[in-house]
Amino acid sequence: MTNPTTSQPLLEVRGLSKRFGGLQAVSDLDLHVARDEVVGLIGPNGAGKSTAFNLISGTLIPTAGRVVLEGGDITGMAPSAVVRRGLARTFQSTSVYQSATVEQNLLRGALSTLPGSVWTHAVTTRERRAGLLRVAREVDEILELSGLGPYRHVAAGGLAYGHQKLLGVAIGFATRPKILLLDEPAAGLNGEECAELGRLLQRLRAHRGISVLFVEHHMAVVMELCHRIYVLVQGRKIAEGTPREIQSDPAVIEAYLGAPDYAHA
Ligand SMILES: Nc1ncnc2c1ncn2[C@@H]1O[C@H](COP(=O)(O)OP(=O)(O)OP(=O)(O)O)[C@@H](O)[C@H]1O
Repeated sequence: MTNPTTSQPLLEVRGLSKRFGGLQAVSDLDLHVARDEVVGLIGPNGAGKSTAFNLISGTLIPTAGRVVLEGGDITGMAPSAVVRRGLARTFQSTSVYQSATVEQNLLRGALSTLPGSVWTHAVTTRERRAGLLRVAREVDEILELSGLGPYRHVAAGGLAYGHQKLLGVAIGFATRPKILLLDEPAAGLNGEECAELGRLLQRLRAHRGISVLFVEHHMAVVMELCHRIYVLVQGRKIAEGTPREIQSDPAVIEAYLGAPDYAHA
């Protein structure tokens, strides 16, 4: 992937911590993502990666620390408010509405870009129509970009698993994010589906220059797509660097990449 155009952080996480009872799930985490940058967050099971995502996206309130998006503090904001600020996320399991069609699922994401006032008398019928028309165009564009166009009227639950995962990414993209957080987008995908996911992320970034932060166990995908990688172990960051640096870091090899259950290369 080409390098991001600027090093000005879009997302900055400072001293982020989360304690569940006696368990320190995330400990004093600092990370940043620049505009147009693709960053990976990796580590063994239970390292705190999903918890970090939940803290950043507003699903969980941190015990300590700050999350700053474009210079504005979004720590502890409700997920819907965080989405409106430009940070969207997907979940480990596919988070599509199974009985809704592909188009309806995308509309769900795209409608969140309209101000709440669009449904009230504060806006004119003409303004409301214009907003809804823009949303419909957006959905058409994403159907085209994601390659899901032929499945527009298919119930999401009827899609192959790989397509459901792509739809999850596309729903996140439909919220017009500045940064998209993807939780294990390649989990359960075969080689060709992983390649398709990579191509989709390339297209989305080329189209609108968004940043991506993703958690992934599939190392081939991580090493190919990321500009930089952070490694978490037991809630603590143990390394950060380029894919090449991470792959040859002795601490990372010992704690994760060289572990016996590591079988994702
Ligand atoms: N809501 C919760 N209540 C209590 N403990 C939790 C909660 N959520 C996560 N944990 C614990 O926090 C630790 C970090 O979990 P987390 O799911 O963030 O790890 P992870 O790196 O995403 O793991 P995986 O790769 O398996 O998804 C684990 O020990 C987990 O059991």
